[in-house]
Amino acid sequence: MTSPTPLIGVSTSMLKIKELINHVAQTCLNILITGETGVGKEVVAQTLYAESNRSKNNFVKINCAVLPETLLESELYGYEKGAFTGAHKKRYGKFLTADKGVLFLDEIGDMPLSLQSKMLHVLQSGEFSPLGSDQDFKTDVWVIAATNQCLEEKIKNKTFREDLFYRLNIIKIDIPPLRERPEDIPALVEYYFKRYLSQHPKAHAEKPDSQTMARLCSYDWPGNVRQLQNCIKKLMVLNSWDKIFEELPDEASTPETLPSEYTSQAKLAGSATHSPDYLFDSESGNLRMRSISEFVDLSTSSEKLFEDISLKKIKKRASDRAEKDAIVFVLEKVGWNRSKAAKILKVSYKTLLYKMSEFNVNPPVS
Ligand SMILES: Nc1ncnc2c1ncn2[C@@H]1O[C@H](COP(=O)(O)OP(=O)(O)OP(=O)(O)O)[C@@H](O)[C@H]1O
Repeated sequence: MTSPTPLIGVSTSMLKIKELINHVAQTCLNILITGETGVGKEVVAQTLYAESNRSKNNFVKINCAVLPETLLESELYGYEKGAFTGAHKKRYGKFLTADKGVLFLDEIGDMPLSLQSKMLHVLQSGEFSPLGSDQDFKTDVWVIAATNQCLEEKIKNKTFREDLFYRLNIIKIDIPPLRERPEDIPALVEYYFKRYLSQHPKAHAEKPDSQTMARLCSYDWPGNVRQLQNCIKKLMVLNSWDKIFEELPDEASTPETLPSEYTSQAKLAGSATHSPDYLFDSESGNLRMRSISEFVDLSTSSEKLFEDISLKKIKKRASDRAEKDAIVFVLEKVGWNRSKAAKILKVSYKTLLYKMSEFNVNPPVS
């Protein structure tokens, strides 16, 4: 069995979701997860299950959008032998296989009205009868439902029952689209880059540099995390970030909209990104996360990430980086004259030599 995908995310909204998961996982109150396609509704459902005391029992998923009405009903509740043409033997439904575990009702907004009243009855009483049976079965399932549709709108149009909505929606978890939490992008990229690289050890894919990351962070991601994940998968074959950007649909921006530090490379490569101002506002989480990601492995999920973050370590790495950059900058300005550089940097000649060797700074070979 493959291990479940960890819920990656360091944005404020994802941290709030993780906290909520922590609070509700033990309560088994019905949960409705909403959000656009690919935002991670199933990952959130799996995380709830993993953190609950039902994790030893089954996690059973059913997609209400893909099955025709009669099939969906028999999948949910099971049937007796002879219940309908083709029912050659008795079959248990998902409500029984998920007993004491979790039943994940994906795309609940697509459940036909005719099945909604039966669903409401089971949720209220915990009882149901399979098709063709007059026997009632008791079941104890934790129902987690998900949808990318606006159920309130469907209630107005009379295509979704209001009473069922309130039954399912005891706790609501709304996952924002990726474009509203670009701070999560570096962490997701790190995680999937490592994961796919380990599956394609011969790939020559390069980790994104800061310009590439800026472009990734400023793209809209209409397909959300799934689209980002697929890009990284593709990178393992194409081995070129430029090709990935070229293939991104809806190129929204021009390199001119990127901050000057990024424009030269973006101009060369041609940009597939747009960059709303807030992304590069020094107050923004995005910029902050990008700079933290230089010193901390953000691909580790939640608890592990917090264990790994140490101010002392970050301070040392950041100050080493800054010192090295300053030394190289000054040395280049003074034509690699070390006594002049030591004077400008206000350190002794010996200290400068020591630092140059520590940071492996060497004059260019002419
Ligand atoms: N926060 C996250 N951390 C790690 N992986 C994620 C995260 N969010 C989404 N993914 C990955 O993105 C892909 C899509 O996620 P998921 O299937 O959970 O989305 P969804 O919202 O249920 O989509 P849909 O509405 O289309 O069913 C999955 O492969 C999932 O592993």
